[in-house]
Amino acid sequence: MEKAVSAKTMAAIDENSQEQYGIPGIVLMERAGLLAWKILREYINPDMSVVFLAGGGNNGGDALVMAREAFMEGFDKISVIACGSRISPSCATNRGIIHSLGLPFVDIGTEEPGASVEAILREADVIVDGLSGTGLSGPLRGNAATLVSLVASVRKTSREILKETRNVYVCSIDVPSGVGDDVPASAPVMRADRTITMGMMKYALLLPAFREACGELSIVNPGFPPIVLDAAQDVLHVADSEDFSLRPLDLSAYKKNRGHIAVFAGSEHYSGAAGLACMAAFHARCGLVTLYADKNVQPLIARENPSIITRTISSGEIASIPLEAYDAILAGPGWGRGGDREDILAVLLDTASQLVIDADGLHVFASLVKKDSGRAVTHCPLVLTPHPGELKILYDALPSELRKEDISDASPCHYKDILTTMSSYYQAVIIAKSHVTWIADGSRVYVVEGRDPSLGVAGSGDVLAGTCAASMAAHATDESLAASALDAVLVHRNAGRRARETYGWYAAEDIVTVLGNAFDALAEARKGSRGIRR
Ligand SMILES: NC(=O)C1=CN([C@@H]2O[C@H](COP(=O)(O)OP(=O)(O)OC[C@H]3O[C@@H](n4cnc5c(N)ncnc54)[C@H](O)[C@@H]3O)[C@@H](O)[C@H]2O)[C@@H](O)CC1
Ligand SMILES: Nc1ncnc2c1ncn2[C@@H]1O[C@H](COP(=O)(O)OP(=O)(O)O)[C@@H](O)[C@H]1O
Ligand SMILES: [K+]
Repeated sequence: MEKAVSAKTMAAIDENSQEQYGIPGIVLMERAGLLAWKILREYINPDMSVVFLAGGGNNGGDALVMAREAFMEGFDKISVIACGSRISPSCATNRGIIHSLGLPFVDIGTEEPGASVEAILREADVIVDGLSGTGLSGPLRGNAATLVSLVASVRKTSREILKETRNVYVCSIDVPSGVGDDVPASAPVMRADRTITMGMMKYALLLPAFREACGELSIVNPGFPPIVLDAAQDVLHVADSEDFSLRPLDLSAYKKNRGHIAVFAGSEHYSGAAGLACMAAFHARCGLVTLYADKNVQPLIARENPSIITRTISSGEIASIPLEAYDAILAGPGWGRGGDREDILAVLLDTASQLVIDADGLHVFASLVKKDSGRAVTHCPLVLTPHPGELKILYDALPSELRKEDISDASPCHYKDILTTMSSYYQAVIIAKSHVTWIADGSRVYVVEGRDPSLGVAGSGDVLAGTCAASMAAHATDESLAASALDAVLVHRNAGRRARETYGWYAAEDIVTVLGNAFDALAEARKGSRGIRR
């Protein structure tokens, strides 16, 4: 699994490479600039006008190396706009070279950019963003912040007012300037079409709120020894299809050993959510699904979904259900929050069965936790699947001493800490759903890039919830819950991609139709990766 690191860890990698392995900073910078230029060069031509924005730190130094490369390659419409007062030694060396080569160079120092700088930006076809990198502290301030908003206005002018007649391509070096580990999610940042990051992926680039500012992401290694990169601690694990862990089933498998899940879902106006979750479970290879629903809902769901075993349920009857017989239980999709829900969920939380709580179930869970904080640390193997709004509700239910900042505006490091804290406090795996989904299991945090708006459709979360329960039922009990959660998120993500290819835009039931193929493709590839040939 690929790893993502904090800026602090990256700085330690940098220091280690220089101190222990004797690789001078200026050598790393030269390679960083050259490799970034090589990538950018694939997208641009020498007849384009390229503006290099270079702050006073090493991020600016990287941009200056790129400007020099552009010059050497015969780009003749190059401008460098430099800013900052504290200039790092390697950046100063590169500024000196740019001067002696006679490249157009405007140094605004700490002054605000004037009309001439704005005019240069307006003429740009390509903007290389080297204002700030991993050395940023707090939200971007001063003239660097003004330059970021000027670039935003140039992009707006060229894209929206001139109707795409002139496009500006923004390429950020290492991170879009303004993006940083301790920067709140709402801070203004450079919006890039491409970000070329150095050495390793950074946490900050994967924060849902910052991810789209990065555009396409590439990683280059400016020369950090692999042994130093491999030793990085305190990482995020960036998971992809190859990290799916379920294998193809034994050919003798039968409904009774393909997992039996119980689903508590559906209410008068949301019976569809129950159907989606149950059907998703079948398409995620589950053998048997029993739905417990209210009396007025059960016949409706039974009629529309003949494969599901349906039972009616009320809080008085819950004690008589053999809950431990199920391989996993799902509670919450379209369930409603009133009536007997708290009583039922309280019983489910007290069983030894694996439990996934989604949607309305999360509101009910938060309410139970608020009433009885001990409840949060005494239950079964648990997965919680909040979307951003539900995540806030779970966060608000934490004891006040564990709540520090507003979770909706959390900085990357804080987001990671919050998820880890919540996961430890609730003793649950948390799947924080979004276009970039973070999964926390108390000690590790995994990230899955989804980034496909077609999957953000009504009922998509219900499909994930059913898939997750099926995945929990399929995993051996000694395997980690995080592996079940990860598998579910990957199947759901890949099913969304298939549905997009098949249908273009689609409804949640269409995800279900391709879920089985997505599942098989992942499981088959997993078989291949273990070197088994048939
Ligand atoms: N050996 C190295 O040093 C290498 C560094 N690399 C580059 O160097 C970068 C890190 O360089 P630095 O540590 O010098 O720092 P940066 O260049 O990322 O940023 C520091 C600069 O930003 C200013 N700054 C900090 N916080 C600010 C704020 N809130 N508002 C406005 N300005 C602010 C500082 O005064 C300084 O000029 C990486 O992102 C990467 O691009 C790469 O070249 C790889 C090798
Ligand atoms: N832009 C996007 N790219 C990829 N996945 C997305 C995007 N937007 C939402 N999703 C995914 O879609 C699902 C939506 O879940 P949720 O909001 O609970 O939907 P619902 O409540 O309608 O069932 C989540 O799994 C989320 O990760
Ligand atoms: K940058």
